[in-house]
Amino acid sequence: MESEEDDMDCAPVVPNIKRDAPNILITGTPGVGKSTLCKKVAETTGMNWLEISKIAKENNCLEEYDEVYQCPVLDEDKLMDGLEETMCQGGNIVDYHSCEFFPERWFDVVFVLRTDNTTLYDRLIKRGYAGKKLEDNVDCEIFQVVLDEAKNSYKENLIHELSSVTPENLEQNLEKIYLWIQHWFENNQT
Ligand SMILES: Nc1ncnc2c1ncn2[C@@H]1O[C@H](COP(=O)(O)OP(=O)(O)O)[C@@H](O)[C@H]1O
Repeated sequence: MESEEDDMDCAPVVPNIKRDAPNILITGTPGVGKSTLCKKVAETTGMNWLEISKIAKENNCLEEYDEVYQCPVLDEDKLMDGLEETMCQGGNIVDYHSCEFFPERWFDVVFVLRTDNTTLYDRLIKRGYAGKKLEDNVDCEIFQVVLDEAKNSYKENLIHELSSVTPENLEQNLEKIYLWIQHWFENNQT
């Protein structure tokens, strides 16, 4: 739940000022196709692609290394503070495999990419995942952990689940996102 104080961070001094462009969150289990999709959206629209894992690494926002899950643990507060100004400006497409710690007010829409487990398994094997890391990520997708996380963190009407199995899906998803962006600008003209 957001605190009142948290709510004020991005709140304009003059009420009802809106962002000039929307902020989009693309989330889903590792390997579902977030980077592939974000890269294309950024190239086509000029939106600012924020790869959270990369940004965290470049800005020393990683704490210790989780040996069990074989991944670094994020210093979420430091990362959020560093991104606040950029997010307040709008026009960002945020790419991360988790979504519950971002401030809800940052996003105008949330797309959760989904695959079937065989597809995800093959993609993660190709990426070199093995053992518990492989198993846990496939389980994460089977049990729709990221989708549930999104549903618990954002208003239901902001969340769109997108199938990301085939190249045709990619094209369809891009179309949906472009249409959504177009509608946002039509509805938010100053
Ligand atoms: N819609 C799709 N159809 C087929 N392959 C895809 C699709 N989206 C992504 N891929 C492939 O799946 C792999 C993982 O995609 P990636 O974008 O790196 O996932 P993520 O960023 O979610 O970890 C890559 O090899 C990519 O080419």
